[in-house]
Parts: sequence; C-alpha cells; structure tokens
Amino acid sequence: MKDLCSCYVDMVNNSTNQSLETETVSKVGDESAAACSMGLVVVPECEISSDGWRAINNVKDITVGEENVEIPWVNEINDETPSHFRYMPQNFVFQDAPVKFSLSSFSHEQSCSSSCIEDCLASAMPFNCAIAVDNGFAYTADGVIKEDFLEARISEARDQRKQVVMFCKECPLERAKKTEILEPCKGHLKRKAIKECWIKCGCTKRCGNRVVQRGIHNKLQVFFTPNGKGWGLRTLEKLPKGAFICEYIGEILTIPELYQRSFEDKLSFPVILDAHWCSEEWLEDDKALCLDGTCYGNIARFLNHRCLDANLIEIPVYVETPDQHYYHLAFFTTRDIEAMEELTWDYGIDFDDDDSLMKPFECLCGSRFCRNMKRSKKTKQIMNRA
Ligand SMILES: C[S@@+](CC[C@H](N)C(=O)[O-])C[C@H]1O[C@@H](n2cnc3c(N)ncnc32)[C@H](O)[C@@H]1O
Repeated sequence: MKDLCSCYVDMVNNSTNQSLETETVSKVGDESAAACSMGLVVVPECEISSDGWRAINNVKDITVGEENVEIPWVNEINDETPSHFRYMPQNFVFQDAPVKFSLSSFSHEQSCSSSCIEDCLASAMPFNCAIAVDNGFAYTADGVIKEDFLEARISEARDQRKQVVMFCKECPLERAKKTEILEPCKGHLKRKAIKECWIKCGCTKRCGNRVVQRGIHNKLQVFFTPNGKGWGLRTLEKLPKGAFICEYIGEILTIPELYQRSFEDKLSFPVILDAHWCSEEWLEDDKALCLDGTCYGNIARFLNHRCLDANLIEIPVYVETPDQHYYHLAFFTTRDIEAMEELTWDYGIDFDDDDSLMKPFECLCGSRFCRNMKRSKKTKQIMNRA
C-alpha cells in the first residue's frame, strides 16, 4: 500500500499536464494517505511497481489463489507491507537435491492393500502404510492427531529426558562450514514420523490417512504483531488440539547449498530435515537436506518462534517417497486454540549458539520458559559478579 501511495504521489508530482484531470489528481495527491486507505485511488497499471501490485492484490489472499482457502493479511499497527516472496503451496528442489517422486520407489509392502477401497481408518487392521506409527494410524476419524501420539511428540519436544539425540560420525552441517578442523556433530533429535496414504494406495483422496496432503483448510490471517516480532500468523477461528494447520514450504536445498547462501549473506529461515540423519553410517552431502522459505514459501514463513510452550508442533510426514532424507514438515496444534490467537512454534533455537544458520534475534516470545530471557539473566548475573 505504501508503494501504491508513493507511486501515486510520484505520478502527481511528475505530471506536466495542466488539464482538469490533473487538478483533480493533485487534490487527491495532497491527501494521498487518506485516499489510499479509503481505496479511492485509481492509478494506471504501468505506474505501479510489480511489488506494489503484488502487495495490493494480496491483501485478500496472500496465497494468490494457490491454497484451498484465501488467507488475507492485515496491518493495524503501521503502513508496512509483507516483504516480497513468491507463494508456493508445495516444496520445489532448488538445484542439487536428488528428491524424486517415483512410483517404483514404493514397494507393495509400503502401500496400503488394494482391498482398502475408501477410508483406511475404517479398517479394523492398520495397513502397511501406517507402520510408521506405533498403534496404527496417527489420525482420528475427526482428522486430528491421536492424543497419545501427539502427547508423546510434545513431551519429546519439551522434555530433554524424553529425547533421543543421535550424533553423526561426520556431520554434514559441520562439513559444509569448510573450516580447517572439523567440529564434532552437535546432535540431531530422532523424530517419529507419520506416513500418509498416497497414489499407490487403494483408498480415495478422502481417506482419513490423508490429512497433510489435502492442504490448509482453516481460516487464517497474516497480521503485523503489536509486540515487535514483525509479521505473524493467527487463526480467525477456534481450533481443536491435534489439528493440521500447514506445512513448512520452501526450496529444497542440500546443506552445502544452504551454506553457500549464508556465505553470500543471503538471509534465510532454513528448516533442517535431519530427523533420520544419524541412522546411516555416512550421510552424503546431497542427502542432507533442508527447506528454505525465504524467497519461495507459504504462510509458514510468517510463523513466529515461541520458546517451549508454542501452540504448534512440527512433525515429519512422509507422503510420496519412502526415502527418509526428504519429508514434509507439518504443523499441528498442541492444544485447543481460541480465535485470534497467534500461532507459534519452537524453532529449537539455541540462543547461545553464535554459529546458528538462522539470523539471530532478541526473543520477544513472552513465554515464562523463554530461553533468551534466561540467557540475558545469566549474562546480567555474570556481569554483576565481575
Ligand atoms: C520465519 S520469520 C517469521 C516472520 C517474521 N516475523 C516476518 O515479519 O516476516 C523469523 C523472524 O521473525 C522474527 N521473530 C520470530 N519469532 C520471534 C520472537 N519470538 N521474538 C522476536 N522476533 C521474532 C525474527 O526477526 C526472525 O528472524
């Protein structure tokens, strides 16, 4: 909107034409801010930058029609517009990642039986496609994650004693730093995944074991947060515990490609797909993958961080490939959520790690478990003692 207003003012100032039309325009131009906010301005298309048009067009739907639902953005705080990015409803390989979806990569044992003709959840016996989950399918007939499966994932994420941390012999993250001495692996959380039915299964698209692949369906809104975190994502309706919200979409990069971006000072918000990194002796560079939603992404790029008690949790979900190196990262609610609540997830940041690939920030999450707050208290104590 700011672009549109300044473009409009520019047009008025640059005009040499003394016609009646111009006079009318300059009057409106004097009150450009008010006129813009009332939607009164009509500017020829050629006068507006492409970014300006994207911002204006996307007010009602930042997904530009790519999702099942429209997701508007609002800014009740100032006149900033969301930064420019290309909306993508699914992940795309940037260049080197060898992710390929092929029918031959799935054996019959990995798909559900062809005797399952409609909804796998209705079957008394879980099919092969549910083997990733302890007690059969991860979802209930209402389309939310089963309570025990969800609780186990939440406590693994929040309670260090429940976490299984694995260490690579030679970590791709350390290798990519190209330092003279290779640092030891910092460890990767082993995560339980969900396996959804897919094209090789006998069921229909409405099968209860196809949740993430059916996409976003809740009323959401991108909004400018009032407490200094920039843009955020909130729900416009009540959400039950265990509901799927969206997945993290971005470019699929290898870890060397990610480091290349950080060497070139391109800011990124990467998510490392390391749930199974340590299950093999040696992980080749091109098999260590991550998602970067900075330039190409979906609404998940607006999710802000909250330490420990975030209302979303990320769970790996396999759909099209049994290759453990690539998976979807899906966000589910950790509790019932009220309309207008901001949606947050724990980025898993270690605020003391100066090596982090994520751009450092002062955490304003407001959680009583805030790790950044503890750090500043610790720093203050040390400084007081000195
Ligand atoms: C993935 S983006 C989230 C969307 C972002 N707020 C925006 O305006 O586009 C991550 C960035 O958001 C900001 N952010 C996220 N969580 C935050 C928090 N708890 N406190 C302060 N800033 C936060 C930081 O600037 C961080 O680098």
